[in-house]
Amino acid sequence: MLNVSDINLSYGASQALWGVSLDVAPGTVTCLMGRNGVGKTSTLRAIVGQHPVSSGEIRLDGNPVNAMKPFERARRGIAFVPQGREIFPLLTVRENLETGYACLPRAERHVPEDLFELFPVLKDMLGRRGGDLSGGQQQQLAIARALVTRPRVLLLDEPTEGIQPSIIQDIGRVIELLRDRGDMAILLVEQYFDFARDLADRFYVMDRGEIVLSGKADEMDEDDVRRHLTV
Ligand SMILES: Nc1ncnc2c1ncn2[C@@H]1O[C@H](COP(=O)(O)OP(=O)(O)OP(=O)(O)O)[C@@H](O)[C@H]1O
Repeated sequence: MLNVSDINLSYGASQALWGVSLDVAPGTVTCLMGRNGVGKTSTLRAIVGQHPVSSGEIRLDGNPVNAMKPFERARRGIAFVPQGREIFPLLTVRENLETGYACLPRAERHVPEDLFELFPVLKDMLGRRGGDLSGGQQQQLAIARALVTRPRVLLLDEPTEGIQPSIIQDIGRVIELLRDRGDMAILLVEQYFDFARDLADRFYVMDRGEIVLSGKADEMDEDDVRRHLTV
């Protein structure tokens, strides 16, 4: 569904991605792992269009999206849950969810029925300000906001960062449920190895802007992967 092919990306004179290629299929979780600063977030930025690639191609269902602006990619079904959540602290939970409407046609501007089955905690908090939620609740809100756009590709940037263990479990369950529906392709950037291993169908490991290891999760050599995650 999502194919990234040989992309290079630079910040000014500093090249951050070197020939990165990866594929994310529907009904699967693909984990992108690696230490701080190796280029995981830059890869996601390239996919959503927040930063241009200098070469290479990004395709959704076989169609190139390189020339599309971020909102056009969102309209085509690519949703992004950014690192640090980036919810709007002064808007209510309901208003935060409604920001996801921007890329939807008018007839589809409503919160999907099943959203509160995935995130029951948010239902009781619709009138609360985003900034008053705990970190874990904010992370759930950030994922829910992405789901409001009814994505076909969901990109998550370190959703476990700074989150308490019970909510990490809840988030893991939601990712599994979304995967098991079969029609969504999920790309999960993680440094928390155990979380990634439990969810991943495929994995890619980055180092210094390149993919250095990839494969099916059930064939992964844990020690090899861990070696690329420890400092
Ligand atoms: N806006 C920017 N301007 C200049 N350099 C940047 C910018 N964003 C990232 N970089 C650099 O690009 C490289 C890759 O960063 P990136 O954020 O993609 O890594 P990461 O693997 O996501 O790390 P982290 O786990 O810390 O988020 C790093 O050397 C970083 O310093």
